Amino acid sequence: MWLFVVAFVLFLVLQCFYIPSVRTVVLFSRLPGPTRIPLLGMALDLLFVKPYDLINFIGSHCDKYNQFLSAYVLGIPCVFMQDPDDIKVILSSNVHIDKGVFYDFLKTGFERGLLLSNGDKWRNSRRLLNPTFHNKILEEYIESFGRHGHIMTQRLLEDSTAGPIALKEYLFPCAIDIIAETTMGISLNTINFENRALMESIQSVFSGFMFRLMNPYLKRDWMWKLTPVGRKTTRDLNSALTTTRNIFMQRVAEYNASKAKAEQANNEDTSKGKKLKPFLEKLLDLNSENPGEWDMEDIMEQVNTMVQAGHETSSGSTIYALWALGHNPDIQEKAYQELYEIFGVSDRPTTKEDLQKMVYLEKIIKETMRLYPIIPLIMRRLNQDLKIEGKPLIPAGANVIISPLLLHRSEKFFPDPDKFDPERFNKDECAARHPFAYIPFSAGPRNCIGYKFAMLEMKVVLSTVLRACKVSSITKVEDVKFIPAVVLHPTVPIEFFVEEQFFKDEQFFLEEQFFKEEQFFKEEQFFKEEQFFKEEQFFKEEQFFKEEQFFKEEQFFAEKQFFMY
Ligand code: HEM
Repeated sequence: MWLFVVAFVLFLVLQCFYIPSVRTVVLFSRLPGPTRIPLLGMALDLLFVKPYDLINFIGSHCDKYNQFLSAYVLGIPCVFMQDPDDIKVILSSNVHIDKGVFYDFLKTGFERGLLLSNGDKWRNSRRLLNPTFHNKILEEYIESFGRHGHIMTQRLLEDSTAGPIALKEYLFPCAIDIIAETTMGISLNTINFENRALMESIQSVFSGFMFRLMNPYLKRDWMWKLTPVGRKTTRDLNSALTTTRNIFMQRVAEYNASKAKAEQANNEDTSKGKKLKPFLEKLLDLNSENPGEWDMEDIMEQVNTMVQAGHETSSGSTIYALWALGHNPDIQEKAYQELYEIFGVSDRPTTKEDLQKMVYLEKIIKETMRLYPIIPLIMRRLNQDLKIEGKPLIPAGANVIISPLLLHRSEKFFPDPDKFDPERFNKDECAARHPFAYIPFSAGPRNCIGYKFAMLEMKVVLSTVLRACKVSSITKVEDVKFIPAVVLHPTVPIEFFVEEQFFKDEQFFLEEQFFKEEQFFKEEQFFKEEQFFKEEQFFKEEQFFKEEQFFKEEQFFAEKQFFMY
């Protein structure tokens, strides 16, 4: 019986733990870090750390060990580094490009996509996909960002009279609608409560992934599926994947049909005149230009990856930006003035030229991503030893973990780090800062491929909201903690009051009108006075002339009279 219990416990331990190689263990023991029970490492401490205290926990250890420490987490050899010089070495490397072991949890349905693939598979995909995020191509999407931003803002204004607003309920569907249209060319219209089942499945899968990342002992799929969260996440994931597969197959069939038609019509491009060519069609084009690189499953997983990577990130960052603006009315006012100078009271769509003029808004977005980097942890699994000058060798098999959240709140690079101050992103300040001290989109060859897409989307959506609404934050900064899961997740919903910006415009417009009328009245008055004066003068001169004439005539008559006598 005892033997059975021991064997069962051993089995469970082996299922929950990661077993590094002997070489890794030996070399790892030379790195600085707290001494703990071998392999279990920090796992016992972590048992008592709440998810929202995790970043502070890591931060306090990094401070103790001069921003470089090693620790086991359930047998996973982890190296935490927070010095930008060290970060530069790993992020700029073309060799250490594999994602950390924790990402293995997210693989079902996304394994072949750009975010989670590794090695040559990733290298080939990245090479093929880079041109699909070229500036010229992204400009095609501006109209879509603006249209969805506008629909969302209208809904926001309609609902704002009912009381506090949880912006996530608006910005999340807006981002889903945008990413569905730009990647697959479909209109989900979740903002108006259509296709909500798909949106809810995607949301639930995301929450499930976050839960699993916070509980890494659930590394085996069979264990994960035994938990209620695991079962629900698997169900929702299957449902989301089935729906997206159906959409995908339909779009591919349409693409093939239109291509065949074009070939029949003597190679005339039927996509000409079409405003937006979705990402999926670009991938199908790439696939026919580079036969053998991908199969249909690859393409589908690339599309799924873009959908997954491209909505929670940009919508979450936009919410944090509005939250910060809602606490800093003077900054919000300055942003509004910039937009007013570009658009006046017009609600016309945003153009590429308008976006170039939104200099202050861009600084606001950058400062938001400094304080609230939506990807709070970046991880790499070393497939070769890594040598950083002045540090012991980090062995292959170790996982390097970097926290942009801790880095961006370092007093050393950002004085008074808790203050929201967009001016930190003035040209001179940026040039003086260490280039690896600010990495919201990561950096180097494995940075975010969608960063320009995200910046454009956030600028368009944020400016559309700010042109029409004034926001004030209800949720206090000190009441919110953050869970560093897949994305930086607030512990409570962030709520706002939203007012129509219209009143201000109207007021401004009325004042301007009044001023113009007053000016006109003054000018008219002046003109009248001048006219009157001129007329009077003329009249006087005429009178004088007449009198003089009369006098002359009388003189003449008198003289004539005199000669007659
Ligand atoms: C505010 C918005 C966004 C932020 C802050 C952000 C941040 C990041 C970061 C930090 C990474 C690197 C993750 C790592 O190395 O572990 C990443 C990767 C990636 N992001 Fe983004 N992202 C954003 C929006 C987007 C959008 C809109 C898309 C797609 C349309 C996208 C697609 C991707 C992809 C595919 C990768 C993997 C790239 C690779 O491994 O080669 N992201 N993102």
